[in-house]
Amino acid sequence: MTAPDLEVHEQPRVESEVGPLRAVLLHRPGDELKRLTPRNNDQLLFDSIPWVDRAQEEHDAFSETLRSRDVDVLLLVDALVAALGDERAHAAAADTAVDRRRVGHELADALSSHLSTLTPTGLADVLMAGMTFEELPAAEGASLVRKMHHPHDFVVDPLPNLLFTRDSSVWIGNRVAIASLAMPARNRETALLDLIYAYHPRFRSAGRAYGAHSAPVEGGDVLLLAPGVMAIGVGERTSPAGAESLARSAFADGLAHTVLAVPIAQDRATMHLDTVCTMVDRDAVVMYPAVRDTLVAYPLQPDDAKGVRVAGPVPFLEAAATAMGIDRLRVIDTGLDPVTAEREQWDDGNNTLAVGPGVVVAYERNVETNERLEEAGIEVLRIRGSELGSGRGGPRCMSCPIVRAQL
Ligand SMILES: NC(=[NH2+])NCCC[C@H](N)C(=O)O
Repeated sequence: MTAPDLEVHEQPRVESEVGPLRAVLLHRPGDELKRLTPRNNDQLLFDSIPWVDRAQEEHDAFSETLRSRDVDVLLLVDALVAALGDERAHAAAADTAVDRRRVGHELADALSSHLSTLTPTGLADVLMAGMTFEELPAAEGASLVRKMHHPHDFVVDPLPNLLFTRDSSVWIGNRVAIASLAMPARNRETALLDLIYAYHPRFRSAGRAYGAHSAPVEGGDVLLLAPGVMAIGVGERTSPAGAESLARSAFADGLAHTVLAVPIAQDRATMHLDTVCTMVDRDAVVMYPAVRDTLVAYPLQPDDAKGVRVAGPVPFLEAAATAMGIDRLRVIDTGLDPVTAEREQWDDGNNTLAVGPGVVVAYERNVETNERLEEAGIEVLRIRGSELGSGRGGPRCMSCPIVRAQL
């Protein structure tokens, strides 16, 4: 099966934010969203309780918009089920779901043997949507742990933030970096991505970037400004150590010549760099006006002794233009009053996904930002996102580009 699969798909490669998008990994939200309650939504990083059917409709429309632009949409659930068809992946996946500290040894063994009997689809369901004590088959482990837990407590936590495929892995050139996610609620996502990239026939020959580093780096902070030039946001989710490790490994693999480490406020509203700035054209970004003049960068470059040279801080826009070899990085001036700008930034108005130079997918609700983008000559493909947005993520967060054509 391997050979035909490799033949029909373009080899993964992403060198920019705006090269024509050919293939993308998305996650259609499923039962994991049904686990959200007013008691756990904060911990699970959602701001409200989404209406699941509507979120799925919105997501289907998002996929359709991309397909209508000739983008090959790979759904995470299909990729995961395919990977779990390999028995080594199945065993490893079951292992990642069992938290011995939480359930103790007796129940852990019982849970492991239960998971080992599941079909790839059944196991994928548990890995994504989690499992409660009530759902654990009655015969499995009659332990104190089972008796004392509430039936609705989780034996395996759900992963509602799988929706945001941007964060858990990122393609840099022809290599994939598995992120190291900062928030406990998202930790286990990387294990699933790791298995997909190791066992899915489409990715088997893909090299890894970042390797086994563990300092926090999330894909929402990584912007491929131009071939060889990366910006990495450093704030709530990516640490200085994470940015430095990723830069070192990108230099070692020849994937970048300059990395800009960009400090961002450690707030929920600006959890990733892509919440305040995304690229909409070869030389243009849409940016939250409040940070436009204050954003700085520490430019990193490899030095001769295999180390990293650190410069700056310098204004971000200047550093970016210099590294990209252009006169100026255009900022599409949303020119909004501060209150509208703040509202639309919160609703991911700056979080656009480019399907090609000058063509972006954006939430329709950010009426004013979208108008300004159009006035600046950008084509805006609007999607609904009232439910999808309840997890605080827009089109860029919900997509992990796998193939972009060269600019
Ligand atoms: N690239 C992004 N901006 N992702 C948004 C992720 C949102 C998600 N609820 C989280 O808090 O992790």
